Amino acid sequence: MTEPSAADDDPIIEVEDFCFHYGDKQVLFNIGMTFESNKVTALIGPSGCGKSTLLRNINRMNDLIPEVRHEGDIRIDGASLYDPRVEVISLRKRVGMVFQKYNPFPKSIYENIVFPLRVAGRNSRAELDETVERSLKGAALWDEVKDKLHESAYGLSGGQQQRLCIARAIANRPQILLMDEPCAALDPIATLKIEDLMEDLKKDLTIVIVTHNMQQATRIADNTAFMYMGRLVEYGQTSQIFTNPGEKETEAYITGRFS
Ligand SMILES: Nc1ncnc2c1ncn2[C@@H]1O[C@H](COP(=O)(O)OP(=O)(O)OP(=O)(O)O)[C@@H](O)[C@H]1O
Repeated sequence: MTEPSAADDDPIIEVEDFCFHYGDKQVLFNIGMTFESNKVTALIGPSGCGKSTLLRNINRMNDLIPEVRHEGDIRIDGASLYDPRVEVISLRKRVGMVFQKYNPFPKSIYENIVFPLRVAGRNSRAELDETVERSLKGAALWDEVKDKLHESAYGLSGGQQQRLCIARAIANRPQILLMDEPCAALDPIATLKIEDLMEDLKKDLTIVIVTHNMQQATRIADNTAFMYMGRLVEYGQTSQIFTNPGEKETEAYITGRFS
């Protein structure tokens, strides 16, 4: 097996010899990879290979699950996520997350976005207004909702609700956005809107996305990592992975011989 290559000399995220266990079950094995800033990196591989587990470790979401443990390290800008001085709440502000099933709060569009600011005690009307407009523009939703900011988020279409969740995730200006199959519940038009949006978003942040959709990976990802049974099999530029894979498992997966 060829050693999966590091993507960058000056990466924003470094995963080093990372292993992860749910109780007695080990699901990630010695993952070593880096993620380039201001790029989209796709994690692909068959169901259960550990993509979401790896993604959720980048903002320590897995800490919420009992009886998990890890070995190895993940660093952002050179600093370990597991340094005891790291506050998980501030880590999650720097590393936002969007899920497969869009999950707006049962509140207005406006309140969905300002909710984290209100929780932090920031109630200045000017700051809240600025955050709502900037985040909705960043998520390419402003023009569609600017006249109904105080209506329920549940009145939006599925694609709009997902873009609202993206707006909420970028409200704190994160450095990194983790996306776990963000288009899985959306129709093709809404999917293309989110894909266009990612192209814009990566000017300001780094995106890591889990996707089962091979066409999507080729459309949006600069780099692609293929995982299989908890291991990183191959990692490189998306064009190389899809046109000239170095490993037979990668080739079998991208040509649809197993899923
Ligand atoms: N909370 C959990 N407790 C125990 N095992 C889990 C938990 N979450 C995931 N697993 C197991 O870890 C392994 C990796 O799951 P994970 O969801 O990371 O894979 P995946 O590649 O993202 O799969 P999919 O594409 O189906 O979402 C699987 O065997 C899964 O059953």
